[in-house]
Amino acid sequence: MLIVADENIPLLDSFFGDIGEIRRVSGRTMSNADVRDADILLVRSVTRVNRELLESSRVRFVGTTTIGTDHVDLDWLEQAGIRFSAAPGCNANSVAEYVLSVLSLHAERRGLSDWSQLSVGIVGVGNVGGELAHKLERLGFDVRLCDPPRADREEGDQEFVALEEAMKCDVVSLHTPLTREGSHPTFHMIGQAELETLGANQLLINAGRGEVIDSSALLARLDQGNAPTFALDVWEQEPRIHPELVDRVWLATPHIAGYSLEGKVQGTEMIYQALSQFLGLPVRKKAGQFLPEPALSKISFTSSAQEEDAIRIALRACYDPRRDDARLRNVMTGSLEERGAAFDRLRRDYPVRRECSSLKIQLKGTSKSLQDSFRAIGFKLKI
Ligand SMILES: NC(=O)c1ccc[n+]([C@@H]2O[C@H](COP(=O)([O-])OP(=O)(O)OC[C@H]3O[C@@H](n4cnc5c(N)ncnc54)[C@H](O)[C@@H]3O)[C@@H](O)[C@H]2O)c1
Ligand SMILES: O=C(O)[C@H](O)[C@H](O)COP(=O)(O)O
Repeated sequence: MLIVADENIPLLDSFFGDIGEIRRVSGRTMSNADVRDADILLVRSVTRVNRELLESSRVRFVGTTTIGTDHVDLDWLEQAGIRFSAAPGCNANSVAEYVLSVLSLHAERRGLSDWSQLSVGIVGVGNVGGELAHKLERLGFDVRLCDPPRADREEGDQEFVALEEAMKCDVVSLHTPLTREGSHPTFHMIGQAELETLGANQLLINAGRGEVIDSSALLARLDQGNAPTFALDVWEQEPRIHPELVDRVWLATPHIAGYSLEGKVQGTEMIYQALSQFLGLPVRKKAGQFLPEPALSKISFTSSAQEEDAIRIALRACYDPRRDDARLRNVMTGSLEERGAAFDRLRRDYPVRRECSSLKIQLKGTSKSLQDSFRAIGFKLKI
């Protein structure tokens, strides 16, 4: 059995080595010729999976080690009788931790002594938005949820607000998929009109898909007085992103919000499980067995620790988006092609980043409220 896989999927040999022969190819340039004789295709978000790629190939199963599926023509795969599997939720916690770290930086920048004073509007309350809401609510933030498709389905007892309401929060965080059809398409959902409603004290975060914000409208908004602050992890036309936008936003990162090691390995594990089920093979491997010891394993705080400082220190010890921001800004030179290649390189060579659950926090004589906050974020505690 031949498995053609994006060369940047981690642990290909460990998970798939005994299922078939693995041919590694570049996900960005993968072509019909690369996959024609394959039985199984494993991709990431950078490969367009459609008729053009797969017609007259032997492929029977396509797996994407990602949450998003907007790069895949799901209708065509179904018509062609090709089984498809994605990795829902695999890196949801990683994205939630990215947002928490951005919030802690934003609160500090605004001189707030208590970050939970910020109200947060979450747009798109699925795996990522839901995980983020859960953490923020436990941390005492005022959270407003916006998810029209879920509101239409009148699910559960959650209360949803309209986009206009969510956009009134101090921070608005976008976690929708990219959709162009249906009752609530997200393509350019945030355009000139929506951007006009945001004021100078507000922060808009996009860690969903770049095309959810109209970049031209965003650039125009940045030209006006009273512009809000922006933290963008995703961009229109990746990898050839707009350098002026990078220059003008507060935090610019190269689509790595979901790039914790745990998130990546879980993505591979979920596709391994789906493929094993498809082939009728036993599931013997688990993501946990491939996670190495973290480089930083423990931090201690004593009773002198100030709550906000302790949270900041621990969060940023795990993940500080300013490092990714600096790396992206450093490579925004040269031609469009050179910048695009550099954007992809930053993602390919991404340093190991561990989630908060990998860090044990030792607390001596600290308050109950600090302990609760650490637990809400996802740290392991040793009291
Ligand atoms: N930056 C990153 O590294 C990164 C990592 C993971 C996922 N993502 C992106 O984030 C998206 C969300 O991930 P998820 O796991 O939460 O997906 P999900 O499918 O679990 O949830 C998406 C939610 O968005 C809602 N939604 C759809 N259209 C909407 C609209 N017009 N307005 C408001 N809500 C709407 C859906 O009803 C759903 O509840 C993914 O599709 C992917 O594109 C990015
Ligand atoms: O959809 C997702 O899961 C994320 O956007 C993911 O982080 C994309 O990563 P990539 O497939 O580009 O490595």
